[in-house]
Parts: sequence; structure tokens; C-alpha cells
Amino acid sequence: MPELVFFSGTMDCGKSTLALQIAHNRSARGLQSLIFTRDDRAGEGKLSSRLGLVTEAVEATPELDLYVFVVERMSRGGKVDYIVVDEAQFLLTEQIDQLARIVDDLDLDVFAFGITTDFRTRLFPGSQRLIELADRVETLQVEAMCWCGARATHNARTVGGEMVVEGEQVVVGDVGMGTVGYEVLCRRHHRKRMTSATAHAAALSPDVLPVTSG
Ligand SMILES: Nc1ncnc2c1ncn2[C@@H]1O[C@H](COP(=O)(O)OP(=O)(O)O)[C@@H](O)[C@H]1O
Ligand SMILES: Cc1cn([C@H]2C[C@H](O)[C@@H](COP(=O)(O)O)O2)c(=O)[nH]c1=O
Repeated sequence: MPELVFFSGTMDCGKSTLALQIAHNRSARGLQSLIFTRDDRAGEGKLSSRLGLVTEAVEATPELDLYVFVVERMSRGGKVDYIVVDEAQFLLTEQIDQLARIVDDLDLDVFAFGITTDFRTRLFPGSQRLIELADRVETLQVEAMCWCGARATHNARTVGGEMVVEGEQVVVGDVGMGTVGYEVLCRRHHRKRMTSATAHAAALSPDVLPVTSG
């Protein structure tokens, strides 16, 4: 039975790598993927992993009807055995509905990959719709870690090194890079707005040095 599967997690937990692995393993068995992505850091029409692998993909712009795109490709004789979608959090809710229709009406598996929540800990609309519609939601097995060693469950945004909790929901970027950067944290440290830089600064502060007697 074909499925809509949502592989979700924080940034930097290996989602794009798994997407590429699924496509690689299936293509080794002669199965043809159709890969969609949206706003990958590597540029338009790319699916890229931090391990250095990158592949061509169809850019799922807001105007693109994914169901119609797949039907047209198949009716022109194109082989499509399954669908991979990366950065699925950026898709419109209607596009997630189109993915569900691809599974139900075209009998194709759809593997969608994306972060669940934004830097304010709020669901992205695309991820919310995936949680509502997916046959399965899978958490990735390789855990991203907070600086404290706990499992990272949330994404923090930093601007000029400072953690922020206000701003545009979508700002394409990477962990630990650029003026606007991201860091994965556990919930406790996301709540306390404590990034690795803040924690490091606090550890160096004389206020927290052990008090010696005498
Ligand atoms: N130099 C490296 N050596 C080994 N693994 C790495 C290296 N750089 C990144 N990774 C792995 O790649 C993961 C990020 O993969 P990626 O697919 O880009 O993540 P996501 O799509 O979830 O943001 C990291 O969590 C880490 O496991
Ligand atoms: C938390 C958060 C992230 N983003 C952006 C930053 C990256 O471009 C992608 C996530 O990519 P990854 O492959 O999962 O690392 O999402 C954003 O726009 N808004 C946010 O709140």
C-alpha cells in the first residue's frame, strides 16, 4: 500500500542525507524518483546534504501543482515510481494535500522530509498539514545534539550571534553560519534562550566561578 511518510526533525539531523539514500537505493533497483524541493541552501532545483552530496530536483514554487506536475510527466511517458520531497516545511498546505492525492490516486509512495517547527517553536504550515495527513511520521534516528549533550528538539535562530524569537518565519540559512544563523537546542535551553555562545560566556563569567573560603 503506497504511503505518505513525513520524516521530521530539527535542522542538521540528516534528513536530506536520508532522502538521497532512499533515492540512491531505489534507483539501484531500477526505480525512478521524482524529487521536489523548495529553497534549498545550495540553490534553486537542488537537494543537498551537508555530507557533500547534491542532486537535481524540481523546485516546488508556490504556483506549482504537484499532482498536476506528476500526472503530466507520466502522461508524456515519463517514468515515476515514487516521490521525494525535501524542505517540505516550506510547501503550501494545498501542496501537501496534492502529495496525499498522489499517494491515493496515483498509487505512488511519497517520502517528505522537513523540520517540524520554526525558530519560535511554532509548526510550519507545511509540516502541520503533513502531521495531519501522513500515514506515518518518522523521527530520524541520528539525534542532533544540544550543546549540553541532550537531544536537540528545537531550532534557534541567531542574528549577529544573539538568539531571537521574533522575525519572518522563513529565512534560508545554515547552522552556525552567516549573520542570520541557526543552532539546534534542547527545549530547556531553547526556553532559556541559551545558545552555546551564551553558555560559554556564562561559564567564563567571574559571577559563576566557585567561591573559595578565606
Ligand atoms: N564532516 C562530517 N562528518 C560526518 N558526518 C557529518 C559531517 N558533516 C555533517 N555530517 C552529518 O550530516 C548531518 C546533517 O545532514 P543533512 O542531511 O544536511 O541534515 P538536514 O537535512 O537534516 O539538515 C549531521 O547531523 C551529521 O550527522
Ligand atoms: C528554524 C528555521 C529554519 N529555516 C530554514 C533554514 C534552512 O534553510 C531550512 C532548514 O534546512 P535543513 O536542511 O533542515 O537544515 O529552514 C527557516 O526558514 N525558518 C526557521 O524558523
